[in-house]
Amino acid sequence: MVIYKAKNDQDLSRKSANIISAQIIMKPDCVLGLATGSSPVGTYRQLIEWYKKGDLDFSRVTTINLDEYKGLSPDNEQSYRYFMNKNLFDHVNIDKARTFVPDGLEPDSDKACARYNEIIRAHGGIDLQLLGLGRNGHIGFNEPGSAFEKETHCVDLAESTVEANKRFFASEEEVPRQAYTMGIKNIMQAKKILLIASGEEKAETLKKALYGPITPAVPASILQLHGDVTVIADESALSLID
Ligand SMILES: N[C@@H]1[C@@H](O)[C@H](O)[C@@H](COP(=O)(O)O)O[C@@H]1O
Repeated sequence: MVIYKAKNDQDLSRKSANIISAQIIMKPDCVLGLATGSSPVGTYRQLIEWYKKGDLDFSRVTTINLDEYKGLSPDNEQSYRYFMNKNLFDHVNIDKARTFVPDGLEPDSDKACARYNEIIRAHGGIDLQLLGLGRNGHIGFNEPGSAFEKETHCVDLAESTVEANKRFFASEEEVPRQAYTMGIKNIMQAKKILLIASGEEKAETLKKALYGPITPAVPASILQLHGDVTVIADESALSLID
């Protein structure tokens, strides 16, 4: 595991965008596993900037996102599909038919999840998986207690996640209580993993994830068993790690 300490948000975003760019340059038809939340926004902004300068070409890239709220349509501003379009896809030359997000409008969870696992498999797996870190240690929407061997599945969101994510919604009642998420198994099968985290509120969780016992109580702790993980975090997030 390689851990980089970023000086600030901009430094963090540049470092992670550099890793994603290198992946695209080395393998133009790569499969990127992408994430939502506030953590990756700066990374996507940086990728867009480099694309506009002519340094990056997304035309052969495939993207497979981690998760989606169950029940939200792609044009709902809080859906992760909407987020991805707005924060990345609408600004680069990616073929939208090659961008995948779980189908939040599919009411049949088994169908939605089986289809998504099939998409991941059909593309030969993920070359580079970008991950944020939930305050309670979740990755994707794999909440504490999630079985490590799961593939894409439907989850009931933890109260703490509803609480953390309510800032994006008009009220707490509007936050969906369920989501479709890639499972830990899908994530661990990615060839490379890039975890980004910033802010004091991630410090304890980051320490547990990187150095604590490997336990479903801290889903991100499983990353200790992955052979190719890069962590980029700011000083606050790394403040409890010597
Ligand atoms: N499902 C997403 C996660 O994939 C993300 O990592 C987490 C952290 O979000 P933030 O980066 O805003 O702290 O939020 C959501 O719950």
